[in-house]
Amino acid sequence: MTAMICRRRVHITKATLLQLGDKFEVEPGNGASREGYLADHKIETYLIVPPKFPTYLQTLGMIESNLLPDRSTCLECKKWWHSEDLNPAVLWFRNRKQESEYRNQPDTEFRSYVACACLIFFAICVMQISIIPTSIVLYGTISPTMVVLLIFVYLCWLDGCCGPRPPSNTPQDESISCNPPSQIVAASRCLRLSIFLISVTLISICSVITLIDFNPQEIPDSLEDSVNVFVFPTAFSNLTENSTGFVETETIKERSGDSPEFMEYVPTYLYSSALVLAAISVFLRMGFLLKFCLMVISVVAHIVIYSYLDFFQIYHNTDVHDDEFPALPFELKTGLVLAMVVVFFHILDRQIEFTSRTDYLWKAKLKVEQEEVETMRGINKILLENILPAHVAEHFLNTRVTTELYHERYSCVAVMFASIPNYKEFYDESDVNKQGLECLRLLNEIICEFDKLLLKPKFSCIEKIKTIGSTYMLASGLRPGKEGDTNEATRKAEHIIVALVDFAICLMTSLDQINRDAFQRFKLRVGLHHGPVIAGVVGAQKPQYDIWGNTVNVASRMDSCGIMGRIQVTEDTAEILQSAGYTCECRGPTYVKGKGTLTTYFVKTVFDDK
Ligand SMILES: Nc1ncnc2c1ncn2[C@@H]1O[C@H](COP(=O)(O)OP(=O)(O)OP(=O)(O)O)[C@@H](O)[C@H]1O
Repeated sequence: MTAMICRRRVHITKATLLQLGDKFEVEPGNGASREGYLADHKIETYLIVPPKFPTYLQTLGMIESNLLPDRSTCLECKKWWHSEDLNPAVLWFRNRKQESEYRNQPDTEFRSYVACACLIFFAICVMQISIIPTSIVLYGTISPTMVVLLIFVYLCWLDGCCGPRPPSNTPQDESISCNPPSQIVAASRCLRLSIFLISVTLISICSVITLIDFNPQEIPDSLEDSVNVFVFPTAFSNLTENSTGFVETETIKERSGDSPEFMEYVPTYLYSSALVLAAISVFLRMGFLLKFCLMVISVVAHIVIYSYLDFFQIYHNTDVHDDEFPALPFELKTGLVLAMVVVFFHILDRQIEFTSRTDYLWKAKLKVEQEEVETMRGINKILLENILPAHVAEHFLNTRVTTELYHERYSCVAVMFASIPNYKEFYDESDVNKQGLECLRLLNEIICEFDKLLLKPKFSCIEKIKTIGSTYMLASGLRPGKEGDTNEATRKAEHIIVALVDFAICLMTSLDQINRDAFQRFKLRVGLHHGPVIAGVVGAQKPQYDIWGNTVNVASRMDSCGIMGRIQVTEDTAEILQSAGYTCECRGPTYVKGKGTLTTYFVKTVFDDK
């Protein structure tokens, strides 16, 4: 089995797999196809699938994505009687501020409700005009109502500006000065409420207004002799009733032929009453309690009007409509039917309001959670940017789990090692120094001062790689993307090298100041070189962004074989610095470990003579 081991995989027999149970994920090893012994003995083999451990950075991304609220649980259907946020009876938010915010939020769908109400009114009009004898009252009421409703519909749907625009200078002014009526209506709770109340009141009145207009001339001639009923509001006193209180319908039928024409008017009014309830209900975002009250008022008003009109009684007392409960009074039966319609719409309204309110609640909660996630994301980003360059941090925050090694290739990066060789002499683990703690404190101060310099905008192209003991390692030009043409590359090389040399001079100035404050004589020895490097992030725990390649090795050697207080560079780097106006003093052939003898240069600085 050992001979058969596949690269980085554990090859096991079936017997071993049975011992292991289901602790590991395996896949067929097909050992018999490669090894005769296994084939001869018919030994089944398996390969253990290596577990994939997400790295620290990938875990960070996972944590962040998990911070987002689980939408499935968020949208889980809760029952209104269990809701902690809503009053179960009236469905108002327990939090007053939330309630007022909910009520005052704009209703962009209001225009549709007005249009629906207008359509329902249109249906009532068509029904009444085609069935009920037309009169001046009918046209005199439905025409202005229709006009009013159409004006409402027009205003609610008008998206453009109306009227002359006041002069405005900026686009922002323009949006402020010109609010289309539809937006004004959608945004104003008072306007919406007024339009709703006016619309449903007019529709409700129009559906029964024609009843005041009945006169004897409209009664079929055949009934006029015996039924003295249609002189509103005269009671239907002259009707002959039998012992059960029912009109001898035979008499009516005999005199009027088949069912008299006015019999068709009654269902028309009842349907109109039901349609009024529908018109109230279509305003979905109006409070369900207000709608319920309006529906009850409308039904009661209509039934009271119907009960005062004798021709409804005649309709009821005849058997032309196949009444199954003739003993029940007309008002009660009509009331029950309309009450059922009211209950139906009320249940629907209540459910719609509950859904709308919970929807609002979830959106508000989601917003808070999203803000928290944003804050966490910001903190994560700051933390990550402290250990990785900004673009690498961005990469790990934005990409999903991947086991791929993160790496970048650059053709021109300037690398610098700046060490304090005499720090070793200063470091002492004596009691005076609290076993080296005081020395470490000073080193920390020095490194912190160096780090502060990196915040300067002119050094934004410089990336601190790490500190190795008292050596500060930096690189400039580690920005993915544009490598550009030759001219661009030369300019970039000059820019990144000059930035590092300037930074080295700043480090020396800063160390000089620390020396004065701490009465020390630390000196910086700097080595610099430029060329191609590979950058990448290594490690699952405490990941580190680092750079590798000959350029890094040479830069390190420039430091290690350099002189305290001087910046040593290679010939190539010196050429670029000289073309940029820096003075470089040739050190001559210098032995560099692992690289042989190289001609190196010292960059002239004000610290050379100190
Ligand atoms: N990414 C890096 N971070 C820190 N130091 C580096 C890095 N890459 C190279 N170096 C340093 O550059 C120097 C030159 O490396 P090179 O591989 O040429 O020599 P070496 O023989 O491996 O190292 P040494 O002789 O110093 O032990 C080494 O001292 C090494 O520590």
